Amino acid sequence: MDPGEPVTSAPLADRLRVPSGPLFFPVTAYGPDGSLDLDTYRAHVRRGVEAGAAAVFAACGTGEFHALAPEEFEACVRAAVAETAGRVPVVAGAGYGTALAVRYARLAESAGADGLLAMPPYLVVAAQEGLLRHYREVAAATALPVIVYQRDNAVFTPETVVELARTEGIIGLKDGLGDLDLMQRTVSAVRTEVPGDFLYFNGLPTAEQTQLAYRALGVTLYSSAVFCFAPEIALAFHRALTTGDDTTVHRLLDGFYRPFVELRAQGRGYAVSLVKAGVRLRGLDVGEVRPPLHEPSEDHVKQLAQVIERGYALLEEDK
Ligand SMILES: O=C([O-])C(=O)C[C@H](O)[C@@H](O)C(=O)[O-]
Repeated sequence: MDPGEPVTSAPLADRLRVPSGPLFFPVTAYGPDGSLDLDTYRAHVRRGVEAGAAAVFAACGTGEFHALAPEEFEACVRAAVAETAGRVPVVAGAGYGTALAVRYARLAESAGADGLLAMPPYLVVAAQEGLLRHYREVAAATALPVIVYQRDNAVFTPETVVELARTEGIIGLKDGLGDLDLMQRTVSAVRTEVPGDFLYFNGLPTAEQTQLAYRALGVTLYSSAVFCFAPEIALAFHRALTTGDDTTVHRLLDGFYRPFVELRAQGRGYAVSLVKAGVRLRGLDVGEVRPPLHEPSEDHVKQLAQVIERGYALLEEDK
């Protein structure tokens, strides 16, 4: 992004509705001793914004929200806000039980974030009534707009999403579940019951892989972790998708995203640790993932390097 580009204070939903580039979910950088490395984190965020990210989702799933102490979380959000300097919005993760989610929301607010991605509540599998109450209490406790993240133990009926969409401060749903029938019924129910501009995000791991299907349901927004280590590929995909260039979309899906997703399926937690390995391979030492995640095997990192190389070769073919 051009540093001279104007800063906007438009509401978050307006800034996200038709993004000019991928939604960037940066990894969190640690030094060799495992402590937070804010300088490297800032460099990672800076490179992403300069490469054309339309928003920064700091300390979310890819950013190891689960592994950060509250003060580290606040420092990351503050660093992302400073690096973006208003050019693109910063959305911060918030999670655990209601009391802690509210605390994270307030930390994010004081650090200058523009919005929140509300993670599933910690540990318990709750009924719809309790889930609804949890997200309503989080939204009521902050002035920041909230995007609710559906995955794992936070799966909503269409009726619950209708209630979420009616809740002051809740602006969207990010889906990390991948149940297309449920998603279609959800989009349809909200369209019927709460006419307006509720936002939907495809938030599956490596969301580009499923974005053609999600787009057909009316879900035009998607998150990108690939943007962390291969911004040019993620941008080319985003551009091809928004301009209807199906040839490029298919070429990138077949030659890059499918092999990447197949490699990602080789290890638990690779949706994060392989992305982090990718950032290191591309020259920025963001350190290793924190437990309980683990590093990909040497062989998998070698294969990742080949997948990245092939992906970049596809971009050359396009020229
Ligand atoms: O919270 C997160 O970091 C995500 O779930 C987003 C990721 O970007 C995911 O969609 C991906 O792997 O592309």
